[in-house]
Amino acid sequence: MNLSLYTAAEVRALERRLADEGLPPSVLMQRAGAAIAAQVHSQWPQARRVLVLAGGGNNGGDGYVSARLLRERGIEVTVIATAEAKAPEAAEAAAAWRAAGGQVRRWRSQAPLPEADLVVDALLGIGLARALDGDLAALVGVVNRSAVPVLSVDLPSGLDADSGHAPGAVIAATRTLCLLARKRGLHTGRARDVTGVVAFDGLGVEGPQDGDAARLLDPADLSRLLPPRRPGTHKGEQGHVLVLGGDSGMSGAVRLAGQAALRAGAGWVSIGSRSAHVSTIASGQPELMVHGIDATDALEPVLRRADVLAPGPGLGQGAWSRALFEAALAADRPMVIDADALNLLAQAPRKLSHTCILTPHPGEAARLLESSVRDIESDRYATARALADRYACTVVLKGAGTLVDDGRRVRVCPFGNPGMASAGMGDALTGTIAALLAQGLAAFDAACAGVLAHALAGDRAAAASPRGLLASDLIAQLREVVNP
Ligand SMILES: NC(=O)C1=CN([C@@H]2O[C@H](COP(=O)(O)OP(=O)(O)OC[C@H]3O[C@@H](n4cnc5c(N)ncnc54)[C@H](O)[C@@H]3O)[C@@H](O)[C@H]2O)[C@@H](O)CC1
Ligand SMILES: [K+]
Repeated sequence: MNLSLYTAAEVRALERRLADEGLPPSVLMQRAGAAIAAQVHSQWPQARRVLVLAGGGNNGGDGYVSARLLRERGIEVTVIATAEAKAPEAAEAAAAWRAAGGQVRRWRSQAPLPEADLVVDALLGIGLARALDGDLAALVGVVNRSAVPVLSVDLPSGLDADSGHAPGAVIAATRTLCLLARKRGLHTGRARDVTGVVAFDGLGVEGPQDGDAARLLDPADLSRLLPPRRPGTHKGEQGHVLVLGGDSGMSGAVRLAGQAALRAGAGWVSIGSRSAHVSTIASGQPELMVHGIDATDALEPVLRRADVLAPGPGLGQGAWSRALFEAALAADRPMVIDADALNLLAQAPRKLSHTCILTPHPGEAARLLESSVRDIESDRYATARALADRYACTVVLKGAGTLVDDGRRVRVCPFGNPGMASAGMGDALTGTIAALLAQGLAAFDAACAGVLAHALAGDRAAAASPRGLLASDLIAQLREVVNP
């Protein structure tokens, strides 16, 4: 399966190439209309009245073709147009709809929506040029407030195809049928709230080359990246993770990270924390080796034995925290830098090694780039790349639709659930990625496999009940997931 992701510009280049090779846009539009009609039949077999909302571009053209095909199958179809079909193929499709006896109503704001069992949203696709406003935004509001399910064509109208950001009003779809090539913007940021289920139809076209630049993560990646263990292996081969953090009163974070590292298969897991925490952490999970570190000279022998470091969980930002973090950086091991270690790094930015992984949420990313959460969320792809460039390492940008970027490639995780918006989930991710680094995966692979394993474990743990999901519930599922 081709899981590569494309920008609107890349999709347009593909369309030009196909036209040069003798496959004109009008043929693709017929296929698109047929694919939409087929989705309506398979997903809403009971729908008798369908309302098609058509914009003036080719997204609207796809809508007109589907309207005609649905009507031929006996469905009562109403078309509401928000603009005259201007693009040549769209005008042709609108004319064919009228020639077949179909009518086109113009949208008048304040007018109620006609009764329908389903709305087909063909207002705007990859041609979105600015924020939706005025009458169009009012229509989107009416659709979103109605209880009628919505099938969006290519993209929920108003969503930016490249970034997954919605600069203004945006349709909240029940299902989105992406056409021709997978769009980057469907899988991260605002998109996660508005696409509904994302389906894909390649319109019978072999997509652009299955590029390495941008791709969705897939459960099959875990089997590829985590080979079965050699029967004769020993724990030394599975690596030694050292989690550093847990300033006064914050022992929970290091313990969760350590537990996740154990369940993700590290050979040994050590914790370096305030000595006051040693007995609590050790009694909670006897497999953890816990070291009381109140001054950095106590850290030296512990650091020497570790293969991978994970500074940050509950680390704090005081003098003790800074000393631990600087000692970790100086030890020059593969490492996952998380939580307060990211805040310390933001205070003294520097280039890191390619074996390092940063795991910021949007707030930490904003501090690392001296930017705002709003800017970060307006283009998560650009943010992840800017972080990878600035810090010269692999970056995991957390949030809905987590991204992994190493400055050259980006991967997007389509799994995970809203239950994972709770304390401790980030600590579990840090431990998981550190354990995979310790088992010999390269930084980018460890980050991809760790993000995937964490999301899939979260989905297993949440099942249909995300509210109240705990990081410990997720950690309990990790073992199944990392043995694909
Ligand atoms: N060209 C092709 O080969 C194919 C195109 N397809 C469809 O065509 C779509 C792209 O078509 P277009 O390039 O015509 O673009 P769109 O149909 O997405 O939108 C372009 C139109 O929207 C207007 N517009 C942009 N932003 C607006 C805003 N904020 N408010 C109001 N109007 C706005 C533009 O002025 C233009 O008239 C794809 O998403 C897909 O649905 C598919 O049929 C597959 C094949
Ligand atoms: K649309």
